[in-house]
Amino acid sequence: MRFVRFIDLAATSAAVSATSGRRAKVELLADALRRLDPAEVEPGAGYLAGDLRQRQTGVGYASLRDLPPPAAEPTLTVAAVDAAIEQIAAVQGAGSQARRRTLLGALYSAATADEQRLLTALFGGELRQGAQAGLLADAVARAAEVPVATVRRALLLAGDLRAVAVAALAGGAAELAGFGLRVGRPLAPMLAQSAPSVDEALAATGTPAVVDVKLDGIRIQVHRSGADIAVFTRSLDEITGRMPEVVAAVRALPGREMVLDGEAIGLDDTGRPLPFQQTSSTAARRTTPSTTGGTPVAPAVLAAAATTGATVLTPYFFDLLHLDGQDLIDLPGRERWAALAGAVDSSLLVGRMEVDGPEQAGAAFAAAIDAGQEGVVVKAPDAPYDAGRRGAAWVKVKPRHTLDLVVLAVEWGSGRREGWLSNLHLGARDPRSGDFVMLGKTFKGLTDELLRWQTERFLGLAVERGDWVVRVRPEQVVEIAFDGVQTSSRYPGGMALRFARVVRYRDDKSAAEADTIDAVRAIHAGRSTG
Ligand SMILES: Nc1ncnc2c1ncn2[C@@H]1O[C@H](COP(=O)(O)OP(=O)(O)OP(=O)(O)O)[C@@H](O)[C@H]1O
Repeated sequence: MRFVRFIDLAATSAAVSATSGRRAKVELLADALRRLDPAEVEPGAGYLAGDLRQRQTGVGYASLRDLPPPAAEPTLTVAAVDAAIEQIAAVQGAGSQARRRTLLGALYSAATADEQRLLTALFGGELRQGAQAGLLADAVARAAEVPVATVRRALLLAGDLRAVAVAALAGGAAELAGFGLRVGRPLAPMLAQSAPSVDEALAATGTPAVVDVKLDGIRIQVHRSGADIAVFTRSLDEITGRMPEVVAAVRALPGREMVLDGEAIGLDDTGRPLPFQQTSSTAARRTTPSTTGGTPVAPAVLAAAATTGATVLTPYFFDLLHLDGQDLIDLPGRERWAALAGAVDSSLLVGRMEVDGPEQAGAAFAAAIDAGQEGVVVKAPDAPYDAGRRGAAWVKVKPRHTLDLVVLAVEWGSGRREGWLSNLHLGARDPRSGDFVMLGKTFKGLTDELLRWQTERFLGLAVERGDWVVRVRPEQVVEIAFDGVQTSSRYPGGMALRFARVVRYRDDKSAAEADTIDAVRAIHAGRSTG
């Protein structure tokens, strides 16, 4: 064995930061990878990606202060650094802080100034960025002489760059091909594109298609291996301890090994979905430490929830990625669904309809919205599970919210819109007082023609002509599209529209027919689709 000096990795790391071209960076990293002894690839690839193999070291910023002065000569190998960090991470129990500091002191006193800098960056997580991991994936491909796509696929499945580097450098493409999904280790979930209508979604997926209800809850990837169950989020964080209902539901299934993809959501007494905020705050309030495995926490928390009336989070699954030793991700969606339907109780399946055209798809969309759901996800039935990708095989469609609001004031435009009345102040009617409650402003969606028209119109309605804002009689109704209603302290109603844009002026409606603040509150509470 010929271990690589830690100083060489410190030099590579510094050189990569100082180089601007991506290819040059990849080349530097590939060179460093090639020189690592097989036993050092795991920690070494991690250092190059800015990551420690030991996830928890117990070393915080405070313990990195006032450490010994650097050594004059480099003597550390990558293997020695890894062994020292392993020892530090293993410290436990009484007096652990002092013991950790002693070990840390010994490591730092053996390190040169450059090496100390890299160590501190690694302990502090300063180098841990997606970009760095992306560069290293390319460098692994280069060093191992395998296609980048092969490395990336293994990475999506394994989620662990160090393991992929080890396999690629030891056995090349053949070794990487054996990289299946591993139960217990999360993989990047497949994502959806979005379309403004089901018709456009179908144009992307093709027909026939399936239309899933889109639940506005928390994405869950559930891994079960015997009695061990782990739940991961969309960003691959483990939240097992916060999802006792999900654990209980999956534990009751007959399969031994499985990886399920779905959504957890709170429901009201009638079985309709609760607003997302309620689902997410329910999960956030549960601080139960995450546990992988058969703990009795589930029934206890469930019983407590039942007696206190607290929200229960119900899982619904839409995909099955692994079942009893077989990876399913490369199978067509309809085969994965058939396997899912055979593996879980039908009450745990997301609502799905097969459609052969726009008419059926439109009906499925309307039914989902009627049931209080957020929208639908239209899926191509033959597509594989594209981990980590946002392909055209899944397309989400949400209803467009629109409201007819009243213009309360307009701001003079600047730049290209100088001289035109541009930014509209929008209000909803308060049916009790007859006043209008401001909800936001927008100049989006206004064409030049509309700007001309509205300048004349609002000067005619002006009651107060400021240099900046012109207040108007609240008479002009405008149809506004928006993405949602959020809580806001900026406006008197405590709510603001997200991404408001003008659809058209409604000359056929009077201000008395404009939408009310109650309608806006209902959308805010997630009870209506506007
Ligand atoms: N039946 C379903 N099939 C796939 N995804 C679904 C389904 N129901 C709900 N979802 C959720 O919808 C999400 C995508 O839509 P949404 O716009 O709500 O999420 P986002 O966080 O804005 O975007 P994204 O997750 O696509 O980056 C998925 O990540 C998943 O959590």
